[in-house]
Amino acid sequence: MSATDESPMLKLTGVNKAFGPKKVLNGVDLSVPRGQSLVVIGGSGTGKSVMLKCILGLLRADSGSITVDGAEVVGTRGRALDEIRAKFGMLFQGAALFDSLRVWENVAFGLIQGRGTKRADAHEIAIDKLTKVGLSPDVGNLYPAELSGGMQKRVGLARAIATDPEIIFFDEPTTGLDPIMADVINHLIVERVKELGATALSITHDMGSVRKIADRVAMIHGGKILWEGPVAELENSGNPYVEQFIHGRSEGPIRVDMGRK
Ligand SMILES: Nc1ncnc2c1ncn2[C@@H]1O[C@H](COP(=O)(O)OP(=O)(O)OP(=O)(O)O)[C@@H](O)[C@H]1O
Repeated sequence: MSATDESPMLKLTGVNKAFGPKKVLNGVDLSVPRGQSLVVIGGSGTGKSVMLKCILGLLRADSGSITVDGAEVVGTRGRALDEIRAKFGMLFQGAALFDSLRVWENVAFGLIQGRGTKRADAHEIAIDKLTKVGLSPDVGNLYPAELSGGMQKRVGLARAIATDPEIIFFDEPTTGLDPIMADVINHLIVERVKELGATALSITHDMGSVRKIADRVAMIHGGKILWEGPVAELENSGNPYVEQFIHGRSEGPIRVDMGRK
């Protein structure tokens, strides 16, 4: 391992990304210590998903540095990128399950495809992970379309932890869930991440999720991280952008696009 235990698991330095003339990320600096859970908040269209895609290597940052456990993602391709990605687990917005695969096959996908785990062994692991997210083994034989949204999120979480990843990314993990189910999912996220000792990076607008799953919070606005601190300091950040955002006020320094032409 190239990195030491004190070095951050994930570090972004001066990350820029533009689409044509539109600058979306404008020097993002962010660091997630090992074993910590950092949640990035920010309004719609502020670049949270673009930042996540740059980390995952799904989009290429124009410049800057993104290191995962000391390994540089920016400019890395092919097998070297796959090796970095093998450390990742990911819970996508809307769970993003494969409709044509049974639930257990969805959970086992990364094990069978990515790690070459034997089907029978992968099945056993998948059933164990399903139990860990509160689903009974018989759910493993169903298809995603037969499940409620909350159950699909659980399956997505089981898939995210299937390979016992060192880093887990959560993209709007509670979108589309009622507040009680959202709380259940947040609780499961905390439990499973802690059990793995994993480092977590999440993006969300759900303040309930932030308060439940974050050790630290960072706010992105104007393509930059404009505040970062422990979740306990969120209420007293002294930053007018953060205050406006967390209290959901239309008045403040964040200009709300009302969709007028
Ligand atoms: N592939 C792309 N090509 C061009 N523009 C893009 C592309 N992907 C994202 N953008 C633009 O980048 C900006 C940031 O988008 P992004 O999806 O990262 O926002 P977000 O903060 O995740 O928003 P939300 O919370 O609504 O999901 C938007 O203006 C979007 O239109």
